Amino acid sequence: MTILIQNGHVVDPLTRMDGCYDVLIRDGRIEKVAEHIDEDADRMLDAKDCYVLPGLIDLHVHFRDPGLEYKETLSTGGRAAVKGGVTTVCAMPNTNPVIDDGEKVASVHERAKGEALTHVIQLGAVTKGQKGEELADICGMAKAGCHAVSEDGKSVMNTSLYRQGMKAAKECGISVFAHCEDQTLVENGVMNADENAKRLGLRGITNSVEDVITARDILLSKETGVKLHLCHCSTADSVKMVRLAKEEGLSVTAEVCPHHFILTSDDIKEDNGNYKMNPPLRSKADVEALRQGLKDGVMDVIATDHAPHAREEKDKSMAEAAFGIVGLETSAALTFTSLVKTGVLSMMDMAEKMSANPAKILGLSDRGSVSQGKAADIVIFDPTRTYKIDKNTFVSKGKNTPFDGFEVTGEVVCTLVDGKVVYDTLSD
Ligand SMILES: NC(=O)N[C@@H](CC(=O)O)C(=O)O
Ligand SMILES: [Zn+2]
Ligand SMILES: [Zn+2]
Repeated sequence: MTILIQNGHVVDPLTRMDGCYDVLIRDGRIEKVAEHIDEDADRMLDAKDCYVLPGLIDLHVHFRDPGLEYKETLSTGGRAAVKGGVTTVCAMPNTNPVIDDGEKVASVHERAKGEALTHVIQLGAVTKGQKGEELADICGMAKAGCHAVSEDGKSVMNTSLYRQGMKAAKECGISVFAHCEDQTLVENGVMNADENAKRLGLRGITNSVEDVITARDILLSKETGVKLHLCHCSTADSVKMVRLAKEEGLSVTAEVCPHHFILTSDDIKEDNGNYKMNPPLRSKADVEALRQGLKDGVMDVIATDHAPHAREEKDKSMAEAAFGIVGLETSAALTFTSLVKTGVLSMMDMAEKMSANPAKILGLSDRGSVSQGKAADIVIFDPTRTYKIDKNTFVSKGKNTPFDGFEVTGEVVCTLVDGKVVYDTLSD
């Protein structure tokens, strides 16, 4: 089976190709990228006026499968992913049951092959049942193909136990993905602690809730040598700390989610559950620091923290609603609109932060690049179309987004996973 993608603007972080090229795919792999390829392929895709990028790799999603399938499944999450140009996801382990041993990791991987259109890498929890009491089977999960452990949804508050978990992860050659939130400082907060929270009569979450644990985790990574990836960074001080850690040469990487680099707490005009997520939307100064951190290269990755919930769980006051918003179907357009069109990032930077850097963090040497010999995970992105995000068009079960009605430019028009076209509006 051969596919020829013609006339697209290829942007490849590995070879630094940035111009009009054809891409020939044979049997799931990229055979050739060149200015003009004369080949009578089984299928031709005309990518004129579109970018051809390495398939996006989202280090942070919640597929809710097993156990919470009313929110999302491997199948619906997979469809949402490829509609957003995402060809690999890391699925967080806060399912029911919590993914905390090798067998459970293997079972999701096995099912995902048949049920999900995107590649799924299941992450394992740091502690059994995410209870924070005893370590999960970290090495067993590493053997089953889990590239990182994460207690996402919370932090392991017992610092000694967390240090043991980091040592185990380091020994088994995997990373730790950290959700930084000091449980003892949250005090039932539901949005950023500021004037707007007071106006709405809602309890606040201060920046230190995140920053205290970010500092702790960086120090523990320094001591144990484990590769640490900081999830959903939302504060100016987290950017400062990541910068310092990198200056010291520590193995620390960090991600930012579109909602955190676009919206501020002041965008919450009324008490609406779709603005509730963890960490919360922060101040203008925080948003500026995150954008600057992305521009400077201090912040490595853009990930969604796609967190689908059922309507009943979000259709209520922020005091009561579940934490989390969906993101897979909007992240490419939001990033392009807010960072690339405005000149904060180049298209090359976007491809790095949404594909090449995540591939590097996961150690996936055959993904994150549109170049010869790599897996044909590719996204074709049309940067010309302007439209309003409409949550009713989402294929995810979750419609919980604060971006409904938000005007964006840029749309994923075709996605290939291992050389198979899994999403396509180009040919319509
Ligand atoms: N981000 C969220 O607000 N919620 C996530 C958990 C998490 O990422 O911490 C969820 O699982 O719903
Ligand atoms: Zn989290
Ligand atoms: Zn999460």
